[in-house]
Amino acid sequence: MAALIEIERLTKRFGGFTAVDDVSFTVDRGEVLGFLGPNGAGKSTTMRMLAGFMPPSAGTARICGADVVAQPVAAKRHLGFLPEGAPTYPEMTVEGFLGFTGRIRGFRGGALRDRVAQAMRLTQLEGVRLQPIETLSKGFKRRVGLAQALLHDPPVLVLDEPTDGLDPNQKHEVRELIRRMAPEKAIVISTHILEEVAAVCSRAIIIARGRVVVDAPPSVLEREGQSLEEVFRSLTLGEAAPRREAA
Ligand SMILES: Nc1ncnc2c1ncn2[C@@H]1O[C@H](COP(=O)(O)OP(=O)(O)OP(=O)(O)O)[C@@H](O)[C@H]1O
Repeated sequence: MAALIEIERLTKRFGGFTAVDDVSFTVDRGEVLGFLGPNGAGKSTTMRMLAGFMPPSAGTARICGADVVAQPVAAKRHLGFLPEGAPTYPEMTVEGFLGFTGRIRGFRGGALRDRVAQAMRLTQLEGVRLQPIETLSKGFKRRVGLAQALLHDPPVLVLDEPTDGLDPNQKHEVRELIRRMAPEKAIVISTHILEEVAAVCSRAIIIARGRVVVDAPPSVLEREGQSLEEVFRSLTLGEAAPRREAA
């Protein structure tokens, strides 16, 4: 069976600048792919193209077999996307916004109420359900974004820095949630936190200047005698980082 996420030769140019350059990878059910790279490497641009929010200049992305450009509705049905930043509609309450999202996803009546309640429970938002989103702290806003991505229980999750702005307890909760969901889904997360990759990801891709420079399980990278941080630095700074002494 085809992988749930298939990216082939994806490229994005902004004028004469190539932000994402010929990127290809697949993600199977059960995999959590950590998408790493320095600021400006092209992670968010790749994720936006994968989520159908930005048209590629070349190449294709498919979610559960549906091309995100040619079959956008079919692709989005199978996708939960957490973009960078906070959810829109800041004047809506948490519950109102999730209800709105659920109706767009086609849920009504009891099914809609159950979905909203379940999404709030998973992201621990019940205590602020009647609060307007604009009055929430950064971490709570982030969790509202995560709740809307999970609401329809999609097989594919694309999460752009899901733990950004969360306190250590919430970071832990969100990582646990990702781990629990992992067997049933294909998940891509971008992060700047290298320990997060070791903690939740079965595979890591490092991207630098728009190109994939590593695609391997974090354990394999570390087994070669280098910490993930050393691998990251040596590949993205363009010079060798000092090797760790073998144990
Ligand atoms: N709409 C746009 N127009 C022009 N350039 C853009 C646009 N969006 C992104 N870029 C550029 O593309 C490059 C990749 O940006 P992107 O946001 O994908 O990086 P990133 O890896 O997600 O970075 P960060 O870790 O800082 O979030 C950057 O140089 C950025 O300035």
